[in-house]
Amino acid sequence: MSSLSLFQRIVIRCGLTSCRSMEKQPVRIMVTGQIGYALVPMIARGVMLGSDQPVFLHLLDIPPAAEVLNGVKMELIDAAFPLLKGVVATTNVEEACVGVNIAIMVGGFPRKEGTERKDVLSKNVSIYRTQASALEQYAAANCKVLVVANPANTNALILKEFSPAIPAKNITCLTRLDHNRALGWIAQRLNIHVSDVKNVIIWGNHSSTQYPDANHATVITQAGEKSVKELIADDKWLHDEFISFVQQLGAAIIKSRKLSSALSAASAACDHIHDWVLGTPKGTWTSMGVYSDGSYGVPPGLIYSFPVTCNKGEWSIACASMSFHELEWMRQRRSSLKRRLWLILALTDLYWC
Ligand SMILES: NC(=O)C1=CN([C@@H]2O[C@H](COP(=O)(O)OP(=O)(O)OC[C@H]3O[C@@H](n4cnc5c(N)ncnc54)[C@H](O)[C@@H]3O)[C@@H](O)[C@H]2O)C=CC1
Ligand SMILES: O=C([O-])CC(=O)C(=O)O
Repeated sequence: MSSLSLFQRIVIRCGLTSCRSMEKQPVRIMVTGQIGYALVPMIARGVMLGSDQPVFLHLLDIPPAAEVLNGVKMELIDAAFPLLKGVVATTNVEEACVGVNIAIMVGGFPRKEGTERKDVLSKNVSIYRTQASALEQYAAANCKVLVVANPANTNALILKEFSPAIPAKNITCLTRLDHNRALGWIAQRLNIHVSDVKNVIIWGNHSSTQYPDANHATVITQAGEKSVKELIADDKWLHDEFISFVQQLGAAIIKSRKLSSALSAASAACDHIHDWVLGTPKGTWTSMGVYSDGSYGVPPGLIYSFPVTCNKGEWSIACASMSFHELEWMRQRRSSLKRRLWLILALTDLYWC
């Protein structure tokens, strides 16, 4: 503090951190694809990293989309976002990855109405292998990666397998959208505000096999914290309709919009990175697709959605006691997951031989 000028000391004391010389260094964020062009304005407005964190955007798309990408860059300049310190818009994957601190991997093919997310596996897996090695070589050390493109867990697993120099802890996939959906629809059912509901869990894959779990969820009421189970008082709804409804929301949105959910996915991607970097609130967990260390009997190495808490930029799997329904679902899924892991790795090897 003693080397600072009197003016700088006054600025710190008064919390006036907007002074140019006191600004934080920009965080470099790569976004591949454009997710209906909903994500980049949220990042540039500070939704992801906070209103005092400058950002530098690296946008990557494929050559046929170069002109559109350039249009997005022009719009970002036109929007005059105070936090946005620069934009690189490129179709060159190496150039896009240089020095990035956070990579949000949305680029890829979406599924069509009436299909499952795994149906885009063959198209998207090859993209993730190429991008893995560019990230490994050119991104900043300790770059945090969020995979959004489907099938998100598998793409993240491929990225992890093909970028061994990136710590496995830094590669995650998005299940926050499912988590937010579960919070949102519980709030609708109870006719309360979504911010009063917490601690749902999404177990497993971002697919129709996921297990949205409200068994540990609670609501803040005027009479203190109450369990969602107790307030809804309808086990059939919780163990049946709620689960299949959340599992099928992605498909329902594609059916209505004829496009995949862009607004809610972009918002969930911001929430995922926000909580990972800045921490989850005390007493609250979120859901993230992270590599399994064997917790809850999930085969180690899989990218799997667990309840996690985050502190100082690190996630840890939270300890939630398992209900009968969860245990039964886990038992059934465990053997099929092991088979899938081996199948995916074998197919990837065959594909690249
Ligand atoms: N995990 C989640 O919660 C969600 C995942 N998704 C997934 O996100 C992906 C993107 O969805 P949309 O934006 O709706 O699709 P879209 O087809 O509208 O856009 C995809 C974009 O990715 C670009 N792209 C394709 N290959 C690329 C590559 N190799 N490098 C960089 N960019 C590339 C395309 O040119 C296009 O701009 C899909 O796989 C979709 O299923 C979408 C919503 C939620
Ligand atoms: O359903 C899809 O294909 C898009 C997506 O992942 C979602 O909205 O959850």
